[in-house]
Amino acid sequence: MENSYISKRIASFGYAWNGIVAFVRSEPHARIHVLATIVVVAAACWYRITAPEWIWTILAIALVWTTEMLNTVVEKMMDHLSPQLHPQVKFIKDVAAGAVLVAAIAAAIIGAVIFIPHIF
Ligand SMILES: Nc1ncnc2c1ncn2[C@@H]1O[C@H](COP(=O)(O)OP(=O)(O)OP(=O)(O)O)[C@@H](O)[C@H]1O
Repeated sequence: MENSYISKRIASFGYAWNGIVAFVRSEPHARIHVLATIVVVAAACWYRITAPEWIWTILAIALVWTTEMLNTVVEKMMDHLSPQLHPQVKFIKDVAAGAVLVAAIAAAIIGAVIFIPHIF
């Protein structure tokens, strides 16, 4: 019984990983996030940022990825459930997109606070 619990958890991890791969393959802006993540992590290594700075950097990257992925889920879900135009769908999609904007602005501010002192 314990074995089947562990194998189910491993399978769930695999499905979640497949979700990340599907997101990157299907969404062009996800590939921009991959590039941005590589650039930020490379800069963090180059400037040897401190442990607390790493924590904020990783949280900012994760925040943007998470909101972008959930926004994609909302868009796909609404297109599937309600392909026709509807004001409520517009509201749902625009609020989800707004969440991405909030995360992106927060990440940009965190990045500026951390990296500007290292660069200059
Ligand atoms: N089914 C719908 N009913 C009403 N408004 C919609 C519907 N689908 C999209 N919209 C609205 O039309 C506008 C553009 O939608 P669209 O999905 O193209 O946004 P987008 O963010 O540019 O998409 P993508 O991220 O796929 O490029 C948004 O304001 C969105 O809320």
